[in-house]
Amino acid sequence: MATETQTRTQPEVLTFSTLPPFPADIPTAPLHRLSLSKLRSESPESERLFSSCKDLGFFYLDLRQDDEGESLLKDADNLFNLAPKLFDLGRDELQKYDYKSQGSYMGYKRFGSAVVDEKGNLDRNEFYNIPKDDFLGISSKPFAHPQVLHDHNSLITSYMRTSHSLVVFILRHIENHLHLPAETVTSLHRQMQISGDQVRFVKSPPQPPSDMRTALGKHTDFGSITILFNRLGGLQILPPPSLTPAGQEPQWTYVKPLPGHCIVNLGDAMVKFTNGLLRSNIHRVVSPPGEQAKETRYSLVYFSRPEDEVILKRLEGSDVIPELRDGEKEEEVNSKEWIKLQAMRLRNVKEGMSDEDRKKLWQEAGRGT
Ligand SMILES: O=C(O)CCC(=O)C(=O)O
Ligand SMILES: [Fe+2]
Repeated sequence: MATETQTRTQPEVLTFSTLPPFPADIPTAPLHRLSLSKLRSESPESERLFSSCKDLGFFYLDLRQDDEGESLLKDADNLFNLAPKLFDLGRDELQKYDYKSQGSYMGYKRFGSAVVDEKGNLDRNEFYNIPKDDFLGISSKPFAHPQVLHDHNSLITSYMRTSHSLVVFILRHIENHLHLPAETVTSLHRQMQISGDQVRFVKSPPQPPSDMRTALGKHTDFGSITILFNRLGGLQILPPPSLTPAGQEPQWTYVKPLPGHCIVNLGDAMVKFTNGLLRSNIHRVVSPPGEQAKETRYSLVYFSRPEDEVILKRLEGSDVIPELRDGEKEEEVNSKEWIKLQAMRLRNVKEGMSDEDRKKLWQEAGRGT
């Protein structure tokens, strides 16, 4: 009896028990499984982290058996319960929190407002970006956000603080392997300094079986480190040629969500800091596989970015980071401008825009192959 009760009360984040299972018979992406508790003390685990950052730029992190990890799992579980309450406000109400016209990617992005492919098709997701700085109380001009988010202020801030702390922990491992002086990278990511860090809730409803499309177009993340919680499949990565069997073309491959784990991936800022040594891998979201396609898919993301004023260029002081080529000059773009440019590029879809113009948007954003 006792065990039965225990099983039933296991949080969803550890079981995914209410959802149809990820199909057993489809190929899945070769992400390493790392353990947060091992990373705290074991150097081979840290080596594996660094290899993952170079080879694929994606890895699983097992958060169980670690105080901070378990606190993050608990917060993530509660945030998955909050997500439907936020989106239940409805698209018209949420549209009031779309700050695109003010030049910001924070707040709401409505369903079908970004181009996802070379044909000019529109996305099949809506999302809400919650700025770290508004919730930690350091924005000089915070945006208005729905009351339901303010009602869960302590949950959201706890999740932001723990995610940020995990990001700094990962960055410390990376800077160590890069042979950089301590704090070289972490000092560019101080929690209480202004940055584009955000929590994102994404919602993708089930798609008509006869008309399945990409829900979120292929992209690399723009910032430093992304912490992602998935319960349903749908996320896919395009593995690099180095991890693709000889003679085959890289294929879009599902990342299977694992209970008790988050998915960690690196963004473009880490590529710029290391002159291409670390990898920000391309990914997208499609309909969840098999029976899972009938479910509404929510995902929860923490995006970390370098502080607003940081110039995104090769870091000095490492004998591991490759040198620039002879005569090569890097563009001097700061984190704030870079992230904004990347985030807004595909969102310039206007009411009644023609197919041709939407295709052009995709090409101009540099995502056409
Ligand atoms: O929903 C997901 O699994 C991934 C979302 C994502 O890649 C993003 O929002 O940048
Ligand atoms: Fe992403």
